[in-house]
Formats: sequence, structure tokens, C-alpha cells
Amino acid sequence: MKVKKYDVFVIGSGAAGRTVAKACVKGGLTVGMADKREYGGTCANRGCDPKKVLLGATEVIELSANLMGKGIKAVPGISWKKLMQYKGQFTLAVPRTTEEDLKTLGISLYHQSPKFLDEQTLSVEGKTVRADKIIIATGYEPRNLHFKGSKHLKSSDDFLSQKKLPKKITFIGAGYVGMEFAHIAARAGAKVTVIDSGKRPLKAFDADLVEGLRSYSKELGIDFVFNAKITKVEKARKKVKVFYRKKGKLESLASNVVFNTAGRVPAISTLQLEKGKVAFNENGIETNDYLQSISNTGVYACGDVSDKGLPLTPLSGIEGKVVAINVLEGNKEKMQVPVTPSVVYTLPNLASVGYSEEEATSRYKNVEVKFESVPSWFNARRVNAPVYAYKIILNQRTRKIVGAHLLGPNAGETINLFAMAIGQGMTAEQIKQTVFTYPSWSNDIKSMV
Ligand SMILES: Cc1cc2nc3c(=O)[nH]c(=O)nc-3n(C[C@H](O)[C@H](O)[C@H](O)COP(=O)(O)OP(=O)(O)OC[C@H]3O[C@@H](n4cnc5c(N)ncnc54)[C@H](O)[C@@H]3O)c2cc1C
Ligand SMILES: NC(=O)c1ccc[n+]([C@@H]2O[C@H](COP(=O)([O-])OP(=O)(O)OC[C@H]3O[C@@H](n4cnc5c(N)ncnc54)[C@H](O)[C@@H]3O)[C@@H](O)[C@H]2O)c1
Repeated sequence: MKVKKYDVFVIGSGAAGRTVAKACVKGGLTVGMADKREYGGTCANRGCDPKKVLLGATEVIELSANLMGKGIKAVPGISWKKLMQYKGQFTLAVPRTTEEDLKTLGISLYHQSPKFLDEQTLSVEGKTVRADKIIIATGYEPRNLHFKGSKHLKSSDDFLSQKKLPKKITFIGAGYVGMEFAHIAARAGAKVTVIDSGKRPLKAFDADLVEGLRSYSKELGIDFVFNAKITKVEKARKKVKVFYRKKGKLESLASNVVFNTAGRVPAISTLQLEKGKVAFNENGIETNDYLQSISNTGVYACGDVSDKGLPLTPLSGIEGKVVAINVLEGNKEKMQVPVTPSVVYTLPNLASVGYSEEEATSRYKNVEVKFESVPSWFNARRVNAPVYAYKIILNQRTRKIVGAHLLGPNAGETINLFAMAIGQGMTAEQIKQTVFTYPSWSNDIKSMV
């Protein structure tokens, strides 16, 4: 059988895969790429970007609700249909423009999941393809839940493309996706319940600030069920019923739609990795410091699907660059996971960078923890924001900031200043000496440290 040969074959067209493919083709290599879905990846098609467009409309609701009676006469309503049309202006063209961009550079495109036939050979679209280097950049996909009736659950993709907003919605999973979507849906007018097997939402975030977010979410009308073991889901006419066990008691709750937001797992199940001798674990493809497979030197992995770093868009791009350098120049660049800020786009935002209180306490002899709730500060008061809190962690000996955790309006932006401060090893005094605009959220960080 005829074999099609490339220097590099990239699986996945998200931020990670595109970065590698473009750099390699610009570096003079022949490149092929496959994606089994629409080109452009999760972030641009069905993740960060469309989510944040929907969030924009809910920001108007939050701001006006807080200023009701303080100069604002009415809280506007959301037309879900119109909002989805607006969202489409950001997403609909992504697959086409991505393909055009990649094709113009000379990259050959395939539209199916490849399967490894051996360490260097793939089968895709009925063709046999051999490449010196195969790059796995397939990202994450929703975790399958294994109770009876789980086929009735919808995914985050469905949430971001639903034409009508259901009246009653349940989210299974109070992580990033569940919490962000719960806030969007509640502000857009749905009755929302979030159910989780754990004891609190957003386990990776500071417990004190998460408690502030949980309690404000409750005021917004979002119901929570924690420590719940879901036993089955049943569909009956217009309702979907979730059955769960809590404290030994069997309970149920009915809604129009139930979304599975119970986490995401490496998208590797259709690749036949065993045939390619590519080792993997539950975090993804097992890689060395060069993001090269530990078991097949002809394979690299980057983005969410590699076992390094957090599954976030900025890191996928960075990992893509590292792989491109190592493919083009022969393992020259080690992946060093940088200081990475992260934000949950609820309103208020919950944002975090650096060490948690627990990590800092176990790492340094003396830490100073500044934790305060400050809705009385001018910036919060001027927009009548009811929630504004921070927890800043300093190494007492060096006075360097080692962790910052924020809950409040604009926290997703303000956290970037702390990312810079931690990355550059700045002390509290250096931050205080810096001149910021006034009055601004950024300027508040001087008082926080
Ligand atoms: C709802 C949601 C909201 C998010 N919001 C944010 C946010 O605000 N900020 C942030 O930083 N991150 C966010 N993320 C995470 C972010 O989307 C990912 O970290 C990022 O997209 C990862 O990029 P990637 O290139 O590694 O993978 P992806 O963008 O997932 O790209 C992987 C590509 O590989 C393809 N693929 C998968 N399997 C195969 C296969 N077998 N064969 C061929 N192709 C395959 C997929 O179709 C996809 O196009 C969000 C994720 C979700 C789901
Ligand atoms: N703003 C952002 O940067 C952003 C937004 C969305 C997603 N992401 C990325 O995507 C990743 C996945 O996010 P996610 O929200 O899907 O997952 P997650 O891991 O953040 O949360 C999943 C939640 O589901 C719960 N859960 C798991 N199994 C369950 C079950 N059987 N029953 C009930 N609850 C169950 C877990 O306890 C957890 O609270 C994140 O780690 C993040 O890296 C980032």
C-alpha cells in the first residue's frame, strides 16, 4: 500500500497543535495534521471564548442588579436567542478560517481520528501515513459517567450551543465548568442546581474564598447539593431526574436538562496508543522534560493531553512552542511550567496564582497570610459589589509574594499583576512603591500586600 510521508504529523488543531504545526512548516518541514472535529480546538470553538461572550451579557445584569435603586431603574433581561447569535459571530467562522490559515502555510489537513499502526505509522481517512515525528495534541474531553441513564446527560458543548435556555437546569460537577455555567444560566433566568460528589465546589481554590463564592451563588438563587453519590438518571417526557444518595438517604431532583460537568480527561481513547508504544496515565501522555513520550522517542505531546502543567489555554501554547523547538532543533528546550494564574469566570471572579496557604505553610518557615473581606473599599462600594475579598501570602523572611487569591469584580484581570509580581520575585514593598492609576482595581493590590 502507498504510504504518505511527512516530517511531522500533528494530531489536534487546538492552541497546542497549531503552534507546533505552524512553527514546523515555517522551519522548512513537511507537516500533516488531523482533527476529528471542527478545526480550531476547544478554547475557540466550545470553551473559553464563547463562554466569555456569554459572560459579557451577564456582567451587565450583575452590575445593574447591584446598582438597582442607586441610579439604575431596572435590571435588563437576556434574550438567550440573540445572545447565542452574537456568540456565533465569534465561533462560526473559526473552523473555516483555521483551515484556510493552515492550508495557506502548506499543511495537509485530515478530518478523522488517526490510529497508530506502529511506532511511526498512522492510519487516517483510509490512508497510511508515516512521520518522523508524531505530535499528540488532542486535548481533553468530558469524563464519561458510568451510572444508569448517563446517556441522557448533555455536555458543555451542548450548553454553549443550546438555542433555548431551559427553565430548570442541573449541573453534575461544581468545578470550573459547572460553576461558570451555573452563574451564566442563573443570571440569564434559569433555576439552577449544582450537585457534586465532593464536600465543596472548586477544590483547587482557597477554601475561605470559595465559601464566599458559594454563599453569594446561593443568594443568586443557585442551589447546591454536596457529598452526593449519583446512582442513576431517568428521562420522563420533558424532565430528566437525577437520583442520588446523601447521608444514606436516596433523593432525587428533576430538571429540564442535566449537564455533565464532572471533569475532563485526556482525549486518547481512539488513538490506539498501545500499537504506537506510547505510554499514558490518567493525566495524559507520559512525557519527559522535552515533552517527548517516555516510551516512543518519535512522539511528543503538548497541551492539555500532556501530563505536564495545568489544562489551560496559555500553557497549551507554551507547550506547543517547546515541542516545536525540540522537533526543529533536537531536544533543546525543557518544559518549565511557569507561574500560572487561573480564574473561574463566575461573577464575582475567583482567581488564584502561586501557592495556596497550605502549600506555603509547608514550604516556608514563616509565612504571613493577609486575609480580609473588603466590600467597604471604594472600588467595590462605587459599584455596590457585595463581595470583595483577598488572601495574600508572603514569605516573611524575604517579603516576597508567594501566593495571591482574589474573589471580587475584575479579579481575573487583577490576578495578572500578582502573576507578574510572583514571576519576577517582587516584594510587598516593591509593589507598594509602584504607581498605579487611581481609582482602579489594580491600585487596590497595594493595600492587599
Ligand atoms: C467550557 C470550557 C471553558 C474553558 N474556559 C477556559 C478559560 O476560560 N481559560 C482557559 O485558559 N482555559 C479554558 N478552558 C480550557 C481550554 O479550552 C484548554 O486548556 C485548551 O483548549 C487546550 O488546548 P489544546 O490545544 O491542548 O487542546 P484542544 O483545544 O482541546 O484541542 C484538541 C483538538 O484535538 C482534537 N482531537 C481530539 N481527539 C482527537 C483524535 N483522536 N483525533 C484527531 N483529533 C482529535 C479535538 O477535536 C480538538 O480540536 C475551557 C475548557 C472548557 C471545556
Ligand atoms: N476559566 C478557566 O480557566 C476554565 C474554565 C473551564 C475549564 N477549564 C479547564 O478545564 C478543566 C476541567 O474543568 P471541569 O469543570 O470540567 O472539571 P473540574 O475538575 O474543575 O471539576 C469537576 C467537578 O466534578 C465533580 N465530580 C466528578 N465526578 C462526579 C460525579 N460522579 N458526581 C458528582 N460530581 C462529580 C468533582 O468533584 C469536581 O468538583 C479544568 O481543570 C480547567 O483546567 C478552565
